Amino acid sequence: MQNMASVSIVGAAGYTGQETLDRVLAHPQLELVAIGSDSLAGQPATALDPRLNRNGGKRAPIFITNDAALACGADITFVCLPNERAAAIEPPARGVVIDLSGAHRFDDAEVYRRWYGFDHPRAGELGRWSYALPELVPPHGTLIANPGCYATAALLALGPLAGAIDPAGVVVDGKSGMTGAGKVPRPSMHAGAVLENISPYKVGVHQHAPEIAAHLGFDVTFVPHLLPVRRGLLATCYVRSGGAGLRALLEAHYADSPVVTVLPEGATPDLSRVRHTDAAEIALFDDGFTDRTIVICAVDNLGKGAAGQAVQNANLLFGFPEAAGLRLSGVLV
Ligand SMILES: NC(=O)C1=CN([C@@H]2O[C@H](COP(=O)(O)OP(=O)(O)OC[C@H]3O[C@@H](n4cnc5c(N)ncnc54)[C@H](OP(=O)(O)O)[C@@H]3O)[C@@H](O)[C@H]2O)C=CC1
Ligand SMILES: CC(=O)N[C@@H](CCC(=O)OP(=O)(O)O)C(=O)O
Repeated sequence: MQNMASVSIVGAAGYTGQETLDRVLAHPQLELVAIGSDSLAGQPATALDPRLNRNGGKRAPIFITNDAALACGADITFVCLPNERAAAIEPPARGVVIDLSGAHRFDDAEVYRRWYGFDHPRAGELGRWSYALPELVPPHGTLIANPGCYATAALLALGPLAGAIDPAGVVVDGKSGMTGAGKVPRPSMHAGAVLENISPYKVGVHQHAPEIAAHLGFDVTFVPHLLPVRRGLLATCYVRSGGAGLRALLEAHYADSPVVTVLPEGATPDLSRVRHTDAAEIALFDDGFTDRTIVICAVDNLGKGAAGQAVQNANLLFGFPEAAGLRLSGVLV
């Protein structure tokens, strides 16, 4: 097993790309060799953010095109591109590729037509990729599909309970900060549309509903909402117990996890404790009026929901400490 791995980040100038870059720079066993951005190619890393190469230290190389970053022969290539652009990539012949987009999460190309709104350009190769959510589906192979942000929170909350709850009528209510929508401005992301507002969107047609269903083994009703905050995501899940002690199942499943915490009885997950981190908090409550149980998971959409999970997957694949490079400590206000 090697002690160091070289890293290329494709789409490094987007939100998930920049967050991946930050974790790679903090990782003692990862060496950054390439950062890709079509719009910044040829420019220094400081063109993205003056904090890079701060105080004269050369922490990041100059930008190259996304195609050049893909082809540079790194041990690990993180792909942080929009779905349709990521779907078209030819994976490099060597090393491990971790795709943070949704472009390789399903074997069935029909899912892309129905839920993502495009015909997958490399449909015949989808079977080469494997979905990896470390606490539930550990990574294996060299082509890794990193989970979606809402799907991460819903699956962390419900995955360990899947065999112990009534599969009928499960409801997942999701809420995400605006960075979940990426950096490219759109009218629906304008401050005038988002601030002092909470909007449900893609109701009944969100692409994470089939992703959640694929890994639970049954369908769920999923409704996402946009919050007027920059980052952080909550999944509030409504289920009926099949009789088993659900809290004990969750506590046992996550007992050894460096990333996921099951909160003590009565404590509620809170965006402010997971924002800017790679941690997940889960809590479980019995509904005082009905026979339902409510399971809530909080993550940062850019942390455990994207870049933190991608680095965690890389760590597991290379035999590095699972939490190396991740943001898990601190009690910041
Ligand atoms: N934001 C989030 O919380 C999460 C996002 N994801 C997924 O991760 C992927 C990346 O998301 P995110 O980082 O938020 O996206 P951003 O829009 O912030 O960044 C995308 C990057 O890809 C580059 N790019 C290359 N080709 C295109 C193109 N045709 N159109 C637009 N951009 C292009 C961009 O420009 P350039 O090359 O010029 O720099 C940009 O740097 C997406 O597939 C998203 O669904 C997954 C989980 C959470
Ligand atoms: C707030 C917001 O818009 N969030 C994005 C989630 C992005 C993501 O994780 O999804 P994919 O990787 O599957 O595209 C959305 O709802 O589409």
